Amino acid sequence: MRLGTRRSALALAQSGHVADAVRAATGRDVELVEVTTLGDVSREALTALGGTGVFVSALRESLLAGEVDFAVHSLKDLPTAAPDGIALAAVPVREDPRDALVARDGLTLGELPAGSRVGTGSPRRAAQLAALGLGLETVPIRGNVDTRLRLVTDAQVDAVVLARAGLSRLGRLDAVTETLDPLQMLPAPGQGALAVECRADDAATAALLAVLDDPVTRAAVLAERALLAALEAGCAAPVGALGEVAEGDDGPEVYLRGVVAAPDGAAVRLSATGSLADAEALGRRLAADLFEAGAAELMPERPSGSGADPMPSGPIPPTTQPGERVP
Ligand SMILES: NCc1[nH]cc(CCC(=O)O)c1CC(=O)O
Repeated sequence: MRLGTRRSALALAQSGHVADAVRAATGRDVELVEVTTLGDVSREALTALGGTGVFVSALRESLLAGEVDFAVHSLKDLPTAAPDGIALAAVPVREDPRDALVARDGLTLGELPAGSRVGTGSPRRAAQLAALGLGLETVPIRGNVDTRLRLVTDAQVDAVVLARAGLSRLGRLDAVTETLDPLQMLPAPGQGALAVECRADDAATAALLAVLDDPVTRAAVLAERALLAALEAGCAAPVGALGEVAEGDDGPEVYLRGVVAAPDGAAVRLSATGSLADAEALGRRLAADLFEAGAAELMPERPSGSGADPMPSGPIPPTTQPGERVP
Protein backbone atom coordinates (compact mmCIF):
# COMPACT_ATOMS: atom_id res chain seq x y z
CA MET A 1 0.00 0.00 0.00
CA ARG A 2 1.29 3.45 -0.88
CA LEU A 3 1.01 6.09 1.83
CA GLY A 4 1.32 9.65 0.54
CA THR A 5 3.08 12.01 2.92
CA ARG A 6 4.62 15.44 3.08
CA ARG A 7 8.30 15.45 3.88
CA SER A 8 8.25 17.76 6.91
CA ALA A 9 9.55 16.17 10.11
CA LEU A 10 6.09 16.21 11.70
CA ALA A 11 4.37 14.76 8.62
CA LEU A 12 6.97 11.98 8.34
CA ALA A 13 6.61 11.14 12.04
CA GLN A 14 2.82 10.97 11.74
CA SER A 15 2.88 8.95 8.52
CA GLY A 16 5.54 6.61 9.91
CA HIS A 17 3.41 5.99 12.98
CA VAL A 18 0.34 5.17 10.89
CA ALA A 19 2.39 3.01 8.48
CA ASP A 20 3.65 0.93 11.43
CA ALA A 21 0.10 0.54 12.75
CA VAL A 22 -1.21 -0.56 9.33
CA ARG A 23 1.62 -3.09 8.93
CA ALA A 24 1.02 -4.49 12.40
CA ALA A 25 -2.76 -4.71 12.01
CA THR A 26 -2.99 -5.99 8.42
CA GLY A 27 0.36 -7.64 7.67
CA ARG A 28 0.48 -5.61 4.46
CA ASP A 29 3.52 -3.81 3.07
CA VAL A 30 3.34 -0.03 3.38
CA GLU A 31 5.54 2.23 1.30
CA LEU A 32 5.89 5.95 2.08
CA VAL A 33 5.60 8.14 -1.03
CA GLU A 34 6.76 11.73 -0.52
CA VAL A 35 4.43 14.19 -2.18
CA THR A 36 6.31 17.42 -2.76
CA THR A 37 4.38 20.61 -3.27
CA LEU A 38 5.64 24.06 -4.21
CA GLY A 39 4.80 24.99 -0.63
CA ASP A 40 7.46 22.56 0.59
CA VAL A 41 10.08 24.02 -1.70
CA SER A 42 10.04 27.63 -0.58
CA ARG A 43 8.37 29.87 1.97
CA GLU A 44 7.66 32.43 -0.77
CA ALA A 45 5.78 29.81 -2.79
CA LEU A 46 3.83 28.75 0.28
CA THR A 47 2.78 32.34 0.91
CA ALA A 48 1.86 32.87 -2.75
CA LEU A 49 -0.18 29.67 -2.83
CA GLY A 50 -2.11 30.68 0.25
CA GLY A 51 -0.75 28.88 3.31
CA THR A 52 -0.74 25.34 4.66
CA GLY A 53 -4.09 24.41 3.05
CA VAL A 54 -2.08 23.65 -0.08
CA PHE A 55 -0.50 20.63 1.65
CA VAL A 56 -3.88 19.05 2.32
CA SER A 57 -5.04 19.61 -1.27
CA ALA A 58 -1.78 18.29 -2.74
CA LEU A 59 -2.11 14.99 -0.84
CA ARG A 60 -5.78 14.70 -1.78
CA GLU A 61 -5.00 15.31 -5.47
CA SER A 62 -2.34 12.62 -5.32
CA LEU A 63 -4.94 10.25 -3.83
CA LEU A 64 -7.59 11.07 -6.44
CA ALA A 65 -5.00 10.64 -9.22
CA GLY A 66 -4.28 7.12 -7.94
CA GLU A 67 -0.63 7.92 -7.18
CA VAL A 68 -1.07 6.86 -3.55
CA ASP A 69 -3.66 4.71 -1.73
CA PHE A 70 -4.03 6.65 1.50
CA ALA A 71 -2.81 9.77 3.25
CA VAL A 72 -2.43 11.05 6.81
CA HIS A 73 -3.20 14.60 7.93
CA SER A 74 -3.22 16.43 11.24
CA LEU A 75 -6.97 16.49 11.71
CA LYS A 76 -6.98 20.06 12.96
CA ASP A 77 -5.48 21.28 9.66
CA LEU A 78 -8.41 19.97 7.58
CA PRO A 79 -11.02 22.42 6.32
CA THR A 80 -14.47 21.67 7.77
CA ALA A 81 -16.05 21.22 4.32
CA ALA A 82 -16.23 17.51 3.32
CA PRO A 83 -14.04 16.84 0.25
CA ASP A 84 -15.47 15.22 -2.92
CA GLY A 85 -14.34 11.66 -3.61
CA ILE A 86 -12.37 11.29 -0.37
CA ALA A 87 -13.35 9.18 2.65
CA LEU A 88 -12.25 9.59 6.25
CA ALA A 89 -11.20 5.96 6.59
CA ALA A 90 -9.92 6.16 10.17
CA VAL A 91 -9.43 8.49 13.11
CA PRO A 92 -6.82 6.70 15.25
CA VAL A 93 -6.54 7.04 19.02
CA ARG A 94 -5.76 10.64 19.81
CA GLU A 95 -2.58 12.00 21.37
CA ASP A 96 -2.83 14.45 24.26
CA PRO A 97 -4.90 17.29 22.68
CA ARG A 98 -3.66 20.07 24.98
CA ASP A 99 -1.46 23.02 24.12
CA ALA A 100 1.96 23.30 25.71
CA LEU A 101 4.05 26.24 26.85
CA VAL A 102 7.76 26.27 26.06
CA ALA A 103 9.22 29.15 28.06
CA ARG A 104 12.69 30.40 28.93
CA ASP A 105 14.23 29.29 32.22
CA GLY A 106 11.59 26.61 32.80
CA LEU A 107 8.88 29.19 33.53
CA THR A 108 5.14 28.49 33.61
CA LEU A 109 2.47 30.93 32.33
CA GLY A 110 1.85 32.24 35.84
CA GLU A 111 5.57 32.81 36.40
CA LEU A 112 6.13 34.84 33.19
CA PRO A 113 6.34 38.51 34.19
CA ALA A 114 3.81 40.95 32.71
CA GLY A 115 5.08 42.26 29.38
CA SER A 116 6.69 38.93 28.45
CA ARG A 117 6.60 38.19 24.73
CA VAL A 118 4.82 34.97 23.79
CA GLY A 119 5.16 33.80 20.18
CA THR A 120 2.16 32.26 18.43
CA GLY A 121 0.75 32.47 14.91
CA SER A 122 -2.63 31.30 16.13
CA PRO A 123 -5.45 33.82 16.78
CA ARG A 124 -7.05 31.16 19.00
CA ARG A 125 -4.00 30.94 21.25
CA ALA A 126 -3.39 34.71 21.25
CA ALA A 127 -7.01 35.49 22.20
CA GLN A 128 -7.10 32.93 25.01
CA LEU A 129 -3.77 34.20 26.36
CA ALA A 130 -5.26 37.72 26.37
CA ALA A 131 -8.34 36.37 28.19
CA LEU A 132 -6.14 35.22 31.07
CA GLY A 133 -5.37 38.86 31.87
CA LEU A 134 -1.71 38.24 32.68
CA GLY A 135 -0.41 41.21 30.70
CA LEU A 136 1.47 38.96 28.28
CA GLU A 137 2.25 40.32 24.82
CA THR A 138 1.68 37.96 21.90
CA VAL A 139 4.04 38.09 18.93
CA PRO A 140 2.97 36.59 15.58
CA ILE A 141 5.37 33.87 14.46
CA ARG A 142 5.35 31.18 11.78
CA GLY A 143 7.46 28.21 10.78
CA ASN A 144 7.78 24.58 11.71
CA VAL A 145 8.06 23.25 15.24
CA ASP A 146 11.88 23.39 15.35
CA THR A 147 11.90 26.99 14.10
CA ARG A 148 9.45 27.99 16.83
CA LEU A 149 11.40 26.24 19.59
CA ARG A 150 14.57 28.00 18.45
CA LEU A 151 12.92 31.41 18.95
CA VAL A 152 12.93 30.66 22.70
CA THR A 153 16.47 29.24 22.74
CA ASP A 154 17.69 32.31 20.83
CA ALA A 155 15.81 34.62 23.23
CA GLN A 156 13.77 36.22 20.42
CA VAL A 157 10.67 35.59 22.54
CA ASP A 158 10.15 34.57 26.19
CA ALA A 159 7.91 31.66 25.28
CA VAL A 160 5.94 29.94 22.54
CA VAL A 161 2.72 27.93 22.66
CA LEU A 162 2.59 24.72 20.60
CA ALA A 163 0.46 21.61 20.32
CA ARG A 164 1.77 19.04 22.82
CA ALA A 165 1.00 16.30 20.28
CA GLY A 166 3.38 17.74 17.70
CA LEU A 167 6.19 17.96 20.26
CA SER A 168 5.46 14.41 21.37
CA ARG A 169 5.60 13.02 17.83
CA LEU A 170 8.91 14.79 17.24
CA GLY A 171 10.37 13.56 20.53
CA ARG A 172 10.62 17.12 21.90
CA LEU A 173 8.45 16.89 25.03
CA ASP A 174 11.61 17.74 27.01
CA ALA A 175 11.15 21.37 25.90
CA VAL A 176 7.69 21.70 27.51
CA THR A 177 7.69 23.87 30.65
CA GLU A 178 3.90 23.67 31.25
CA THR A 179 1.03 21.72 29.72
CA LEU A 180 -1.84 24.18 29.56
CA ASP A 181 -5.06 23.20 31.30
CA PRO A 182 -8.07 23.32 28.94
CA LEU A 183 -9.73 25.48 31.62
CA GLN A 184 -7.30 28.20 30.48
CA MET A 185 -6.58 27.22 26.89
CA LEU A 186 -8.96 25.07 24.83
CA PRO A 187 -7.12 23.39 21.94
CA ALA A 188 -8.01 23.72 18.25
CA PRO A 189 -10.86 21.44 17.15
CA GLY A 190 -9.24 18.10 16.22
CA GLN A 191 -5.86 18.93 17.80
CA GLY A 192 -3.77 15.85 18.60
CA ALA A 193 -5.84 13.63 16.30
CA LEU A 194 -4.90 12.26 12.87
CA ALA A 195 -7.13 11.83 9.83
CA VAL A 196 -6.43 8.81 7.60
CA GLU A 197 -8.01 9.35 4.18
CA CYS A 198 -8.48 7.14 1.13
CA ARG A 199 -10.51 7.37 -2.10
CA ALA A 200 -14.25 7.12 -1.42
CA ASP A 201 -14.59 4.39 -4.10
CA ASP A 202 -11.71 2.27 -2.72
CA ALA A 203 -13.66 -0.05 -0.42
CA ALA A 204 -10.77 -2.52 -0.11
CA THR A 205 -8.37 0.08 1.32
CA ALA A 206 -11.12 1.57 3.50
CA ALA A 207 -11.80 -1.87 4.99
CA LEU A 208 -8.10 -2.39 5.82
CA LEU A 209 -7.72 1.08 7.35
CA ALA A 210 -10.90 0.74 9.43
CA VAL A 211 -8.95 -1.31 12.00
CA LEU A 212 -7.13 1.90 12.98
CA ASP A 213 -10.34 3.76 13.75
CA ASP A 214 -11.07 4.69 17.36
CA PRO A 215 -14.81 5.41 17.70
CA VAL A 216 -14.26 7.40 20.91
CA THR A 217 -11.76 9.77 19.27
CA ARG A 218 -13.97 10.00 16.17
CA ALA A 219 -17.01 11.03 18.23
CA ALA A 220 -14.99 13.63 20.14
CA VAL A 221 -13.51 15.25 17.02
CA LEU A 222 -16.81 15.09 15.11
CA ALA A 223 -18.40 17.09 17.93
CA GLU A 224 -15.53 19.60 17.92
CA ARG A 225 -15.61 20.05 14.16
CA ALA A 226 -19.40 20.36 13.98
CA LEU A 227 -19.09 23.14 16.56
CA LEU A 228 -16.42 24.83 14.45
CA ALA A 229 -18.36 24.49 11.19
CA ALA A 230 -21.50 25.97 12.74
CA LEU A 231 -19.56 28.89 14.22
CA GLU A 232 -17.62 29.57 11.00
CA ALA A 233 -20.91 30.21 9.25
CA GLY A 234 -21.58 33.23 11.41
CA CYS A 235 -18.49 34.27 13.27
CA ALA A 236 -14.88 34.99 12.33
CA ALA A 237 -13.57 34.86 15.90
CA PRO A 238 -11.09 32.14 16.89
CA VAL A 239 -12.61 28.92 18.20
CA GLY A 240 -11.25 26.39 20.70
CA ALA A 241 -13.01 23.12 21.45
CA LEU A 242 -12.41 19.90 23.34
CA GLY A 243 -14.62 16.81 23.38
CA GLU A 244 -13.96 14.18 26.03
CA VAL A 245 -15.74 10.88 26.41
CA ALA A 246 -16.63 9.79 29.93
CA GLU A 247 -19.02 7.33 31.55
CA GLY A 248 -22.45 8.91 32.19
CA ASP A 249 -25.56 7.53 33.91
CA ASP A 250 -26.70 5.82 30.67
CA GLY A 251 -23.33 4.77 29.26
CA PRO A 252 -20.52 6.76 27.65
CA GLU A 253 -21.17 10.38 26.67
CA VAL A 254 -19.29 13.25 25.07
CA TYR A 255 -18.49 16.23 27.29
CA LEU A 256 -17.83 19.12 24.88
CA ARG A 257 -16.31 22.45 25.87
CA GLY A 258 -16.07 25.41 23.50
CA VAL A 259 -14.68 28.93 23.49
CA VAL A 260 -14.99 31.84 21.11
CA ALA A 261 -12.50 34.58 21.92
CA ALA A 262 -11.63 38.02 20.55
CA PRO A 263 -8.10 39.46 20.23
CA ASP A 264 -8.74 41.79 23.20
CA GLY A 265 -9.44 38.81 25.46
CA ALA A 266 -13.24 39.03 25.52
CA ALA A 267 -14.42 35.42 25.43
CA VAL A 268 -17.48 33.20 25.71
CA ARG A 269 -16.97 29.71 27.14
CA LEU A 270 -19.68 27.08 27.42
CA SER A 271 -20.01 23.30 27.63
CA ALA A 272 -22.62 20.65 26.84
CA THR A 273 -23.01 16.90 27.06
CA GLY A 274 -24.51 14.45 24.57
CA SER A 275 -24.41 10.87 23.34
CA LEU A 276 -21.60 9.51 21.15
CA ALA A 277 -24.07 8.70 18.37
CA ASP A 278 -25.25 12.35 18.25
CA ALA A 279 -21.79 13.92 18.51
CA GLU A 280 -22.33 16.28 15.58
CA ALA A 281 -25.71 17.44 16.87
CA LEU A 282 -23.98 18.17 20.19
CA GLY A 283 -21.42 20.36 18.41
CA ARG A 284 -24.15 22.28 16.59
CA ARG A 285 -26.14 22.71 19.81
CA LEU A 286 -23.13 24.12 21.67
CA ALA A 287 -22.44 26.48 18.73
CA ALA A 288 -26.02 27.76 18.97
CA ASP A 289 -25.56 28.27 22.73
CA LEU A 290 -22.33 30.20 22.09
CA PHE A 291 -24.10 32.44 19.55
CA GLU A 292 -26.88 32.96 22.10
CA ALA A 293 -24.22 34.04 24.61
CA GLY A 294 -22.83 36.65 22.19
CA ALA A 295 -20.13 34.82 20.21
CA ALA A 296 -20.85 36.66 16.94
CA GLU A 297 -20.54 40.06 18.64
CA LEU A 298 -16.94 39.31 19.64
CA MET A 299 -15.84 40.28 16.12
CA PRO A 300 -18.30 42.96 15.00
CA GLU A 301 -15.88 44.41 12.43
CA ARG A 302 -16.07 41.33 10.18
CA PRO A 303 -17.03 42.45 6.66
CA SER A 304 -20.01 40.30 5.67
CA GLY A 305 -19.33 37.41 3.30
CA SER A 306 -15.64 38.24 2.87
CA GLY A 307 -14.20 35.30 4.82
CA ALA A 308 -12.29 37.81 6.92
CA ASP A 309 -8.71 36.89 7.75
CA PRO A 310 -8.49 36.51 11.54
CA MET A 311 -4.69 36.75 11.63
CA PRO A 312 -3.51 39.72 13.72
CA SER A 313 -1.31 42.19 11.89
CA GLY A 314 2.38 42.02 12.73
CA PRO A 315 5.85 41.83 11.26
CA ILE A 316 5.10 38.63 9.36
CA PRO A 317 2.45 38.89 6.61
CA PRO A 318 -0.67 36.74 7.12
CA THR A 319 -1.28 33.93 4.64
CA THR A 320 -4.47 32.48 6.04
CA GLN A 321 -7.13 31.58 3.52
CA PRO A 322 -10.86 31.33 4.21
CA GLY A 323 -11.61 27.85 5.45
CA GLU A 324 -7.99 27.07 6.29
CA ARG A 325 -7.34 25.87 9.80
CA VAL A 326 -4.98 27.92 11.90
CA PRO A 327 -3.78 25.97 14.99
N1 LIG B 1 -0.89 24.05 12.35
C1 LIG B 1 0.33 23.34 12.41
C2 LIG B 1 0.17 22.05 13.14
N2 LIG B 1 -0.65 21.10 12.69
C3 LIG B 1 -0.59 20.05 13.57
C4 LIG B 1 0.28 20.37 14.57
C5 LIG B 1 0.63 19.53 15.73
C6 LIG B 1 -0.08 18.19 15.83
C7 LIG B 1 -1.53 18.27 16.21
O1 LIG B 1 -2.01 19.29 16.72
O2 LIG B 1 -2.23 17.28 15.99
C8 LIG B 1 0.80 21.64 14.32
C9 LIG B 1 1.80 22.39 15.11
C10 LIG B 1 1.24 23.14 16.31
O3 LIG B 1 0.08 23.56 16.32
O4 LIG B 1 2.00 23.34 17.28
